[in-house]
Amino acid sequence: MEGDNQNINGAGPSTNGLLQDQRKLLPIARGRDALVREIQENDVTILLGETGSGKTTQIPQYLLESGASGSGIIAVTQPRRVAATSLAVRVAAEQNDKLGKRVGYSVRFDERSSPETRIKYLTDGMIVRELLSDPLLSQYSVIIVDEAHERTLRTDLLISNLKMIQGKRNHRSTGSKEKEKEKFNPLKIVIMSATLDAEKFSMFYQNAKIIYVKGRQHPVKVYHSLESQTDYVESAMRTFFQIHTDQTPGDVLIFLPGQEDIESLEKSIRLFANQLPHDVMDVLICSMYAAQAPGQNSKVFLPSPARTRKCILATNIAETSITIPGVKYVIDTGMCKEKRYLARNTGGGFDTLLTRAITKSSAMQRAGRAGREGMGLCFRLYTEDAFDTMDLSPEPEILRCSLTSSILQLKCLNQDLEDLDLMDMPDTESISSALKTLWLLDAIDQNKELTPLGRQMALFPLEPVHARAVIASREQGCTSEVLDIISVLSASSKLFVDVAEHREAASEARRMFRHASGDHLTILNVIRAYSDISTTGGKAARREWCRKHFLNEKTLSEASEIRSQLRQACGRMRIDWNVSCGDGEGQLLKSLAYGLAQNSAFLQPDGSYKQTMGHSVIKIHPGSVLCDKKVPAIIYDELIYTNQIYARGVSSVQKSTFTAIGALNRRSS
Ligand SMILES: Nc1ncnc2c1ncn2[C@@H]1O[C@H](COP(=O)(O)OP(=O)(O)OP(=O)(O)O)[C@@H](O)[C@H]1O
Repeated sequence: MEGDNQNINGAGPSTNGLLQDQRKLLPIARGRDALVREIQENDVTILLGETGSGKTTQIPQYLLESGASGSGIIAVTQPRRVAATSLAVRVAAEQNDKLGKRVGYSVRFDERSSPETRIKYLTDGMIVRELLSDPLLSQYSVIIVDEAHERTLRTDLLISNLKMIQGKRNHRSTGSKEKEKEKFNPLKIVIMSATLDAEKFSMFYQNAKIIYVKGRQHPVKVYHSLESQTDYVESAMRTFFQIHTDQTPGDVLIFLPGQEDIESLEKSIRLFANQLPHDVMDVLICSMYAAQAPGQNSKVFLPSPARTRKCILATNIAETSITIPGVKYVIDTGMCKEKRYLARNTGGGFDTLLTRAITKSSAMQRAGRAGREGMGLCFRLYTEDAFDTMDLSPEPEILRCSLTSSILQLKCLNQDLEDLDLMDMPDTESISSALKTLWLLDAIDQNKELTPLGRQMALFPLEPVHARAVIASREQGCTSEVLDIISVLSASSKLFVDVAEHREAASEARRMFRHASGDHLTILNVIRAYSDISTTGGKAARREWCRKHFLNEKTLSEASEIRSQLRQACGRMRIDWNVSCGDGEGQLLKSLAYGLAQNSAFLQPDGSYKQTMGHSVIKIHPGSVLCDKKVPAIIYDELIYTNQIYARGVSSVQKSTFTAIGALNRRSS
């Protein structure tokens, strides 16, 4: 659970007195009554405020405390799960209540709420999913879309749907009494953003009122590099030690693009910290990135021990909405990783992660993390000129990410992406690529109409390709095994710990799990062995076993929670999750192939693999069990692009499987 290590049960009476005092000091508190009035008087309010002014934590409480939210729930959406869970923890404490009572959260595979919940922090993905069961989002009286400037795909879909929903709910018709009652359950929309691109949101909502919340509680002094830095990891290390030796106590938050840079910086800081004189404070390094298990990420919220400076190495998941207690210094490398979907010439297309310069709004958010509890300092490892030439906000995700899952969800709502009133419309190529994938999965028919199978797929909290495999497993009699594998693939971190200097040792230690057919059955072997250890040994034995085999225990425990949720979903769809094929690998691979048919390739005479449904030539990733093997046909979980295109998560399948499941016919239709 994301909030495990935080105070999840609310604050005691004296702490709460302190929290109430802090609330009153926030810049937004001065305008409390006026803000509540504006939100009550307008259907849509666009709220701009500096980071740390108190928007995200206070507005929902003001609306609740003043009675302005009526009897409905206030939803506050966040692009990232770590923000949703940590905000709920904080606001529950401010309300002096247990988490999950009046204040709760809902993120994929994890929820803390009850019938008493009146303020709910949830990811934008979760609320879009709620549309499937409640298309008018009728339980909410206020929906606050936070960090709207990030323009995630789900936020854009939500913003578009909210416009429609409000049209239906707030329009006072003169029809029948019943209709009147159904319709008059008005919805208030609040769009919150920290940056100055409010006009676009306002125009989208028919010139909605824009309100500016002035001021931040604590100043942040920003320093820029005088020259541009070529090696930002090295430069971050030097800046950290300058702070550590010259500046007063206070934790340091360093923003880096991704996991590899985090690991490399961690290593160098550790090395130098060990050589510091004894009279210098100790350094405690923590990291925070999406692929790391949620429990591990929440460790950054723990206070530092005495005489220790915490050094938090984070990607942009720590950039918005969160407050990490103790942080006084921010080092901003100015770089981030951005997901981009390459639809051209690649069959199904694939996501790539590109390292690029951040935008102005990111830079401002990053600096904002330093002034949460007192005055802060932000060291930008780029010049002021570089800042001035940055884009204002990121390119909307809808213009650069895969649309498959969203289009499927929209189809279930009888909506076509092309017909939606969107702030930005994706190009036709991305839409066609997503439709093609859905058609290959049999989720839509030739007329682009949703099939019963597609509707069933959308009910799983999974990527469509995985949902398809689960559904196929029913006929193949191997649902138990498919759920085991898919739950590991859906976990937020990788199962196999991959540390460059231990690569050979790790491969040796994991040799016993290797399955000749490839990576999916290898995962299954790990799960089976882990479950044996779990029944015979305790927590310590499990931990030691995972360490010895270079396996990420958090992934295995997260996967077991995901599996329980998937079993419940199967139960609702009358799929018996307990049916097992034992060692019948043929059925299992066939089920996976139903989902991954589009991710498949055939061996070529020159030893390379060519996509069956695209034109790219691909290689098997060096981390795969099949890396040195030549097999006639493969399916894979994903393609990654470095200097060439690699398939990762690979299994060998019979060529005839594709004919048996009808995939090749579809390809040529
Ligand atoms: N978990 C927490 N621990 C300590 N203080 C917190 C916590 N969460 C919020 N605060 C305090 O409340 C202030 C306001 O936070 P809030 O998230 O409401 O700001 P905001 O205006 O939404 O800015 P941002 O968009 O940067 O999150 C913070 O600056 C901090 O002082």
